[in-house]
Amino acid sequence: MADLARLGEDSEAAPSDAGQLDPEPAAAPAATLLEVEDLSKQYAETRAVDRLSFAVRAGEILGLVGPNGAGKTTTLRTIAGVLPIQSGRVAIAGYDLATAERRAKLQLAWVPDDPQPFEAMTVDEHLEFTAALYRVGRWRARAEELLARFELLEKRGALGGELSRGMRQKLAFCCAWLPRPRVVLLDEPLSGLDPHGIRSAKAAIRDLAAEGSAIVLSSHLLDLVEELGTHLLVLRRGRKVYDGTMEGAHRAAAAAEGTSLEEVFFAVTGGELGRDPERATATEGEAEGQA
Ligand SMILES: Nc1ncnc2c1ncn2[C@@H]1O[C@H](COP(=O)(O)OP(=O)(O)OP(=O)(O)O)[C@@H](O)[C@H]1O
Repeated sequence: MADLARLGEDSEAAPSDAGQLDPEPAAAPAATLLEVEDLSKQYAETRAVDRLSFAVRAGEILGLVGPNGAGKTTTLRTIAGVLPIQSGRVAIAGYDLATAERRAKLQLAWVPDDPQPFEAMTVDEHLEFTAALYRVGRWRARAEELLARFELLEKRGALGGELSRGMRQKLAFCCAWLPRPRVVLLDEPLSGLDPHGIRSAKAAIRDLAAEGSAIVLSSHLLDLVEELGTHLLVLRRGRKVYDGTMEGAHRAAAAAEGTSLEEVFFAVTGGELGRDPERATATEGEAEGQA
């Protein structure tokens, strides 16, 4: 997919480890697979991301939520290496995105909110291309499984330009899952999926986390985030206003006599619970206290 190609490329100035990968052993297995430190992004007059820090560990599914324009997509695109890092640091499976870009990106998969396959490549060719890009050995059996899981077997010969919106999304999942990435970024991953596709996508997300990957799931669908997420990060105007476990968010909601994540969302983003969003900038414990 066009997005995949960008992800696989070195998008900026020559990384320090450009060229052939040497047989150097992988970084020591780290419990923390995604580290974001003090990340900022300015678009002209707009501070889209403002000194954002968070971490995602193996097996965690971090729900990334926030109002329109909060900076979610900008954050994901920066972690994916599609946008340059203006300031701050991103490390993927221990590899610094600025100094070990290629190695970092080989550990990462990204499903953008509107995947755009290569129009003139078939579904099968996208998988073959992904396997080559990510250097996946013996990938065909896994590709078959993924095509079956996402009901794309009948479309394996179809060109990218012939796929419906939902099929493009399913193909993006297949390509993202093929290399068993250690970190996965998902931006509104259920968009366009039919009920079977939604069920398959949810199961695939859970399974990959259970295998030890770290997943960031950005969505406006709070029910989805609540259902799948183990942790929650709420952004508002580029800033973190809640960062904690989903359990902690539930406790905060309960303390506010609420029943769902919506209460936490509105509380920390200055919504209907009427709290001061600046004061609501919170870690898990603080949010509970405020609620
Ligand atoms: N290419 C761009 N040029 C200028 N400003 C931009 C650009 N992309 C995003 N922005 C601005 O950056 C801020 C964050 O946008 P971003 O798309 O990251 O938010 P988001 O949380 O993903 O929003 P949504 O939920 O609406 O998708 C917004 O104020 C937006 O207008």
